Amino acid sequence: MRISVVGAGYVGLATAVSLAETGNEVCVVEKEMDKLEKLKNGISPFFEPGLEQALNELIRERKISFHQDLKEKIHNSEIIFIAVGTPSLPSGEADLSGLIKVCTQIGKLMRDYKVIVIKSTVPVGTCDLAKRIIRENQEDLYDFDVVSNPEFLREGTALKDAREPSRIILGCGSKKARNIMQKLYEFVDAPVIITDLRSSEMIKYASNAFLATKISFINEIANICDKVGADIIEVARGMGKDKRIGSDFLRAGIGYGGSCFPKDTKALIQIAGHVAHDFKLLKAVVEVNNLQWKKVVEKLEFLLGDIKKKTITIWGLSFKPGTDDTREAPSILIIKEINRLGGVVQVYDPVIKGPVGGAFEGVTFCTDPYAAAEGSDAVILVTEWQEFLNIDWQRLKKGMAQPVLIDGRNVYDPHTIVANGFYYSCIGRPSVENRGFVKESMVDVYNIAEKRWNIS
Ligand SMILES: NC(=O)c1ccc[n+]([C@@H]2O[C@H](COP(=O)([O-])OP(=O)(O)OC[C@H]3O[C@@H](n4cnc5c(N)ncnc54)[C@H](O)[C@@H]3O)[C@@H](O)[C@H]2O)c1
Ligand SMILES: O=c1ccn([C@@H]2O[C@H](COP(=O)(O)OP(=O)(O)O[C@H]3O[C@H](CO)[C@@H](O)[C@H](O)[C@H]3O)[C@@H](O)[C@H]2O)c(=O)[nH]1
Repeated sequence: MRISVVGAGYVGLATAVSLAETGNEVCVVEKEMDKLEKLKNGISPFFEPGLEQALNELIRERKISFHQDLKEKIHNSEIIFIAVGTPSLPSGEADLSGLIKVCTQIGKLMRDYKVIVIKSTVPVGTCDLAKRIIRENQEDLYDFDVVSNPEFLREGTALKDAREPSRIILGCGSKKARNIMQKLYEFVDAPVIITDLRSSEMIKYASNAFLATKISFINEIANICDKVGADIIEVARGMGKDKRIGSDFLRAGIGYGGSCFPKDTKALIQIAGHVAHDFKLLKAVVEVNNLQWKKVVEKLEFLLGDIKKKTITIWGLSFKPGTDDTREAPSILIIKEINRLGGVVQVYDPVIKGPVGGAFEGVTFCTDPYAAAEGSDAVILVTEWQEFLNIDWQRLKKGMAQPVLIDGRNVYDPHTIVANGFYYSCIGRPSVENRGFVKESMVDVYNIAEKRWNIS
């Protein structure tokens, strides 16, 4: 089939590659000139493992092409995927202005039947809005269908997820569109769920909100573990063995970031608000996440006292390993807070080598994890890149002013770190931390029992 994909972000490019690899003729439309130029030369505009190689092969085989304006290719396309961004407005609502522009243009240019597939994450009812906009902008009444086909890929594994999705959700209003979409996704070895437009749109938000809830839940359990002396790693291990709970997304740490969970949880709260439903549970999930990054700064202050003029090392800046995306990354908030408290920050990230937008101004970027820790009073692991998992602890310790390590992702074996002479603290594992004060800060069960049950 001949396909246009509008928007060359993670979703647009992963969709385009997976469809071009399965025998379709795909053209990608991207409005930003610098991104477009890179793509035409086989260069990925962002760090995504495997993407560049896949793009180059497809360009060589002439299975994919890149264009700045949809009008160059629309008449040659049977299906148009819309994969433009839907970022948060200050209110928390999704900004649909990009999507509306594309729908207006499609309406104006359309001269025959098209299937318009909305891949972007959009509030419930947006596909109906898209239909109206397209219809209102048509010169003559051409037949078309709008399909909701939300995307569930993760950054860092975008291509694998697009090639081997867990499921395909198709919100389809017509049989004709359903047949076309089912044929298009014949290559997929996963359940294809056909539903109505609004349920499809809700499936995307509900899925992300549920995963974010799991993370905030386990983080709250970790915060309690910190005070009662239980170990969150053991707790999550024990919980995850129950198939009804599952072990995924039970990694406690400094909270979720990225371009999706923070944005989509806020948008779903707004969607509920528009129909007079106060989504209390999701509001709590967001509130817990907004506080979680602070845990590492609290631990830092506890171990170092006043951090004014102290040098603090941050390992990892991206919101998770395997990506250079820093949208809503906890590193931004942690660094800002350390700076506010008078600390000096040195950073190392395997792929981010300088300020991004307005973030990370004034911090010192270093060439490797050891250089970043040179003369430092503490290291905070923020993003669990593979490179940080194979550290020579003695080499690290030699370079530091004080051997203090705060593990914001619970990735290290505490016994190894402590045996190497470090003061070590992580999230929700007080029994394995080496910081002396733990026993006093932990709840004294005997004291509580004494008062409650009148033990003499
Ligand atoms: N990033 C993810 O992991 C992910 C996963 C699933 C769903 N989503 C959703 O998919 C959508 C896209 O996300 P993303 O991260 O790929 O976005 P992105 O912001 O990285 O990329 C969007 C691209 O669309 C381009 N664009 C905007 N308007 C355009 C127009 N009129 N013509 C041509 N190009 C245009 C932008 O220049 C940009 O390059 C969002 O709704 C997001 O919530 C994202
Ligand atoms: O147990 C866990 C799992 C994840 N995270 C954090 O959660 C965030 C999101 O991680 P992940 O889901 O791997 O990354 P994304 O690429 O943002 O993908 C999410 O958001 C996408 C956009 O909607 C969806 O398509 C995906 O299905 C969904 O997983 C990151 O900050 C992680 O560090 C945790 O703190 N603990």
